[in-house]
Amino acid sequence: MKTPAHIAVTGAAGQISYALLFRLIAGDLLGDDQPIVLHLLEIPEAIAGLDGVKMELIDCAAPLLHDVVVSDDPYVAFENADLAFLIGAKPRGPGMERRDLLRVNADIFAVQGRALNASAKRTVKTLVVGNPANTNALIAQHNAPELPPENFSAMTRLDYNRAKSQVAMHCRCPVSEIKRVIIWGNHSTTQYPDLHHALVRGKPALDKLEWDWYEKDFIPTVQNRGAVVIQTRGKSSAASAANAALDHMRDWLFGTPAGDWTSMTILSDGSYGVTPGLMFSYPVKTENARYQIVQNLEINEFSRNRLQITEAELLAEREAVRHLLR
Ligand SMILES: NC(=O)C1=CN([C@@H]2O[C@H](COP(=O)(O)OP(=O)(O)OC[C@H]3O[C@@H](n4cnc5c(N)ncnc54)[C@H](O)[C@@H]3O)[C@@H](O)[C@H]2O)C=CC1
Ligand SMILES: O=C([O-])CC(=O)C(=O)O
Repeated sequence: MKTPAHIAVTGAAGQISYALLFRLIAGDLLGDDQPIVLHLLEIPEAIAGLDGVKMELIDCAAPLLHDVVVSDDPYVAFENADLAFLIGAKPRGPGMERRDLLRVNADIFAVQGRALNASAKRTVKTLVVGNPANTNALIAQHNAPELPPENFSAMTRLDYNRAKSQVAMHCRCPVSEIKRVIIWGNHSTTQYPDLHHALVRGKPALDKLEWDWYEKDFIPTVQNRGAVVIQTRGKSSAASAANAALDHMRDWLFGTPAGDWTSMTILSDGSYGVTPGLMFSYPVKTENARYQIVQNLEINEFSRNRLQITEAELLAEREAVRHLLR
């Protein structure tokens, strides 16, 4: 029997967590021989609801679930955590941009960064989902100076999955035939979904697609998908976000498939001329639970302009939270 993995989830009574927790205990992330202890964090007002979620988790009689810790104290919830999903934050409503959430949500990630620094395993891998995800991840990382900076990330995997599916639908082929899609930059409307290096059935995607569709349909569709889901469903994406969080962590831990890559928001090391120290979405390959930015991709003027737009937005977000950065 393996030693249990300790998985912390914040905002554990919220809608994304409700779609995530039951998949975690079914083995969808770590496999069906890896026991799990869940560490669930909520604000005091939501603890009663979270107790109900805990009852349901227990009622699954899931062989992998060894224990469930519920707390409103991040120092308790993060104790000994191997993995942390930082989901707890206010979602936007119709008409809002994700950056409008910076004022309400930023403090949460300073507090939780400090708690991770104090309580979690030194190897804890952290995925920030709560919006605005890139800058919240930057805040958490700055407040956890004793943890490896490369173990902090934010989620652009949902954008990446959305992009892949749009191309697959347009080309009428299975998603498995779409490779090397890139999401650059911020998880916001300035993100740049890039198909210049993508392959459809092994051939360059842009040879198969009409440029007009790429520029005028595909790019805005991916950039605005979150808002359109909110408009259509009345609530922000939840099951697809939970699914993307699992995909992100699974690829990080177990590696990207041969011949493909994924997109992760990680600390910029200056690659592709992006300001070092920003949380920026890059194409990455992963192996042995480490990522490496895919290097030496040609960036034409069209792409360079879009990289600069999304970088400028992240620089402005960083200025707005300067007081929370160390
Ligand atoms: N990066 C991405 O691709 C995506 C990000 N999101 C973001 O994820 C976040 C969560 O979304 P939902 O689950 O739909 O929202 P929700 O409102 O259903 O759940 C959020 C939960 O977080 C809890 N919470 C608030 N402050 C907390 C704190 N300090 N500590 C612990 N828990 C706290 C709330 O009580 C609530 O239960 C939102 O910010 C949303 O915008 C949503 C979809 C995709
Ligand atoms: O759009 C939102 O506010 C929720 C989100 O991040 C997404 O669905 O990508």
